[in-house]
Amino acid sequence: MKRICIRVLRKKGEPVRRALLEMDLLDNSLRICTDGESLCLPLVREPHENELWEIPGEFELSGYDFEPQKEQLKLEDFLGRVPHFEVIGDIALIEDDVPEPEKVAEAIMKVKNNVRTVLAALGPVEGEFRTRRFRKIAGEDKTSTIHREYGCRYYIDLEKAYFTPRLATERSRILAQVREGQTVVDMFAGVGPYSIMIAKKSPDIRVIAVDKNPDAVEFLRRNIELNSVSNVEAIEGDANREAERFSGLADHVIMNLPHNAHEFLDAAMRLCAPEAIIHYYGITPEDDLFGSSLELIGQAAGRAGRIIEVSDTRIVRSYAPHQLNVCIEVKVI
Ligand SMILES: C[S@@+](CC[C@H](N)C(=O)[O-])C[C@H]1O[C@@H](n2cnc3c(N)ncnc32)[C@H](O)[C@@H]1O
Repeated sequence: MKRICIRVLRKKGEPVRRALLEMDLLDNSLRICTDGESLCLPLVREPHENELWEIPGEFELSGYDFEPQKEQLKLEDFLGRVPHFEVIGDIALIEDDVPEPEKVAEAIMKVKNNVRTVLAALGPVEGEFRTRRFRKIAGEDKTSTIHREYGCRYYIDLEKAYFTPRLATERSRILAQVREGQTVVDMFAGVGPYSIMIAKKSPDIRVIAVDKNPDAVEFLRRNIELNSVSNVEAIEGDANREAERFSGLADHVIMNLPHNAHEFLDAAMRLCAPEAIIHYYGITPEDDLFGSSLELIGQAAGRAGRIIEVSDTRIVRSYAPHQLNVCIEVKVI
């Protein structure tokens, strides 16, 4: 099976293999091969530019025709089905209503070499700080970990602050729109996944990251250090109030508080420099994906004496039956 791979000198292969495993980039369904002096490590996808910096030593990206693994352990072999779960750092999350959670957890730990803990969510994300409670099903008793995403690392405590890996692609899409010299205000920054990834793109980008949850901001500050970025200002506070200080400065305003973002639209408008882009996230019903939200954004623009041009509307992911997580992007003139 032809696949993109990392080619590295055999004697330098092990640290590279470990790094790829941690980044969830190594394709475990294929056999690692030797080709002369080199080791070819199969990848699940093309690495992001930031991820390439995380791979130690010298290597090259190339292609190779791989053999499948002979005796690859699969969840189906243990369970007869593939349960829904996600992995954050070395923690796997399953839903609390999964049948036979202990059996599922045991199977995940056997198949996923990097998982040390399996937690079940005790309910949905809730409250002002958008946090969840968990119970441990298997492994170490912990809710904190370090998660890697597109070459950045994040300290996270899943019970203390919001984080989801499901927005990784979305974050990289916003990243592509930010240019050197611009200022970004991340109004609901959490532990910093948008802010830090954007800041890492260039030291000439200024990022102002606000969150009301003191624990999230503590993690955000640790993550700024962990990723060695010096162009993120971490601010603990209410986004409506903090926006006053940065009037007219932002070229991009990120509003990732999907249930309540509309309550912060006047502040977002105040933040906007001419031609700034607001990236507005909402949870909307499938029969009114963008219309009502666009009306609210338009009304806020009117109150601020501004005009908007819609640059993009898209579905980010499904959220609940008949409800979708959407992103609306408008240019504020
Ligand atoms: C859905 S989370 C998004 C976090 C982050 N952007 C991410 O993608 O992981 C929303 C965040 O908004 C924060 N928040 C809620 N109300 C706020 C407010 N009035 N001002 C600033 N932050 C707020 C919460 O603490 C939470 O961290």
